[in-house]
Formats: sequence, structure tokens, C-alpha cells
Amino acid sequence: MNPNPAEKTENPEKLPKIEVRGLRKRYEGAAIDVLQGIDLRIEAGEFVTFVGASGCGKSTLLRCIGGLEHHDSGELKVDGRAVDGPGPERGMVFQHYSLYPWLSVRENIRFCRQLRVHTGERTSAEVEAASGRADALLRLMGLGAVAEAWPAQLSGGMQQRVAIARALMSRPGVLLMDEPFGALDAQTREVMHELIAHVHRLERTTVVFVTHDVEEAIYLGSRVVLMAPRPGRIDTVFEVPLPARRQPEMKHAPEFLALKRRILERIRATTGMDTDHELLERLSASAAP
Ligand SMILES: Nc1ncnc2c1ncn2[C@@H]1O[C@H](COP(=O)(O)OP(=O)(O)OP(=O)(O)O)[C@@H](O)[C@H]1O
Repeated sequence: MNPNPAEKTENPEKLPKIEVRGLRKRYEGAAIDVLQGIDLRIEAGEFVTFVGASGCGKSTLLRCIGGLEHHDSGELKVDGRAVDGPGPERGMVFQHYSLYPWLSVRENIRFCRQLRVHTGERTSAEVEAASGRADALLRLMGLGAVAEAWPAQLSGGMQQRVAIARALMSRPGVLLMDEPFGALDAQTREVMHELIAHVHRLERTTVVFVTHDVEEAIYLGSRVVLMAPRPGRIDTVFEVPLPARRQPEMKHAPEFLALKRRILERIRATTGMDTDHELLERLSASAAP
């Protein structure tokens, strides 16, 4: 058994999709590092989920990988190249969908390609080809019937599908998702779980997914990375002992429930909580919009 699952050593010759070594970051004026000693290797095509107490730096780490934040020291590489800003090879989806309200669903999905044509980065032929991709994504996301609707006419779940389709438009090798389903009701979340698992299989995208929901983390991830606060660091990496293709009934399997219990206990230990009740209160307070 690999003593440190944060480092996948089965195939050391192969270039990892994402490689983080000794990463450290401190926000200006803060007394403590928001991230310290982060070591992580994520292989191409993996679906890795992150959980941990509020404020342990999950979003900051995701934003560093996305190039939206700079780290102070250590290495952070995607496809072997140091990250020094955002790029089309890394799509991002956040909890709040931030769609353009004056554009239709279809235009929202195509927006970045159209923008590049105006800035001269793409030829119109390339944009034509991209329209085919936009249509394919509309179908994949079940948005065909609402392609000409405005975002305000859609439910939260539909809007988040548009945001995911937009993030996939540039065929990113990496999809970074920060609490993407956090604002959705339980039933819509379940539908979105099946959808994102399907998209992951189909597009073979590497997914890094931050959530407060331990069940969601286990159901979607092949590994669950548990972070701890003050300073923000990786505490434990759990391998998920389930077949790659998940089915909703697996949520009731003994190995699923045992892992959920272990992760919740560990979160409780890293936050210094004494009771489940305290932990639940803390988790639900941090999950509130
Ligand atoms: N731009 C910023 N400037 C200063 N401090 C920040 C900034 N962004 C986040 N922080 C602080 O860094 C810490 C980690 O925040 P971050 O959002 O990364 O944690 P998180 O684990 O994603 O939290 P949550 O689960 O509550 O979303 C928090 O204490 C937060 O207040």
C-alpha cells in the first residue's frame, strides 16, 4: 500500500497532470500561512475531491491551480509547466454561476470563442468549428431546448449546467470546481452528480472538486483529499474503495458509510470539535451562502 496517497507512485515516469511540491502561500497581513507544505500529484483523468473545515484553504489551493492566485514558494505545475496565470487548458466552475445575463444560453457557452475572434486570436473558421462543440455541449448538458433562453429564465441547476458547458468549451484538460453544487437543492444535486460523472467519463477531463459535502466527495472522487486549517495543509488522502463507475445505491454500501464516518471523524479532529453536533453546526454554518 502506498504510505502517502497524495503522491501516486505507480507510474513515476508518466508526467502528472497536476504537480504541487512544497507549496506555501500567505495572504498579505495574515499571521499564518493559508497553505503550507502542500505536496500533491494528480494524474491525467483523475477525479479528486477536496474536503475540510471552513477556512482550511481549499478554495485558495484551487485558485492557485487555476492561476487566479499566486503562491509564495514551492512548485505548481500543470502538464509539466509552471502555472503563472489562468489558461484555457484549465476551466473553472464556481458556486455562483456568473453567467452573462444579456446573452442567451448558447451565446454564454460560445462567448469566449467569440471574444477571441474580436481580439484576433481566432479565425472565424475556428469559431465555426467551435459552434459544433457548443451544440454538442448543449446536448450533453440537456440544454438543447433552452439554447435561446436567457439565464434568468432558468433554474439554478440549469444555470450551473450552462456554466459547466462554458468551462468545457475550450476542451480544458483540467476542470476546477469550487462548491459547484453548493447552492442547489438535494434532488438537483443528485442529478448533477450523474451528469458530471458522465461528462468526466466522456471528456476524460481531470477534475479537481472542492466541496463541504463528504458524501458528495466520496461519491464523485477516486481520492478524497482532507485538508486541515491553521495553517492550511493536507491532512489525509483517502482512496475511495468503490468501482470507478458509481451508482447511487453505492451510497448505502458498508465501505461507503465506513469511509464517510472516518472522514467526518478526521474533520472533527482537525477542527478540535468535541461532538458531532458541534461539527454539524460548524459545517452547515460554513456551507450557508
Ligand atoms: N483574498 C483573500 N485575502 C485575505 N485572506 C483571504 C483571502 N481569501 C481567503 N482568505 C482567508 O484564507 C483562509 C482560507 O480561505 P479559503 O476560502 O481558501 O478556505 P476554504 O477552505 O475554501 O473555506 P470555505 O470552506 O469556508 O469555503 C480563510 O481564513 C480566509 O478568510
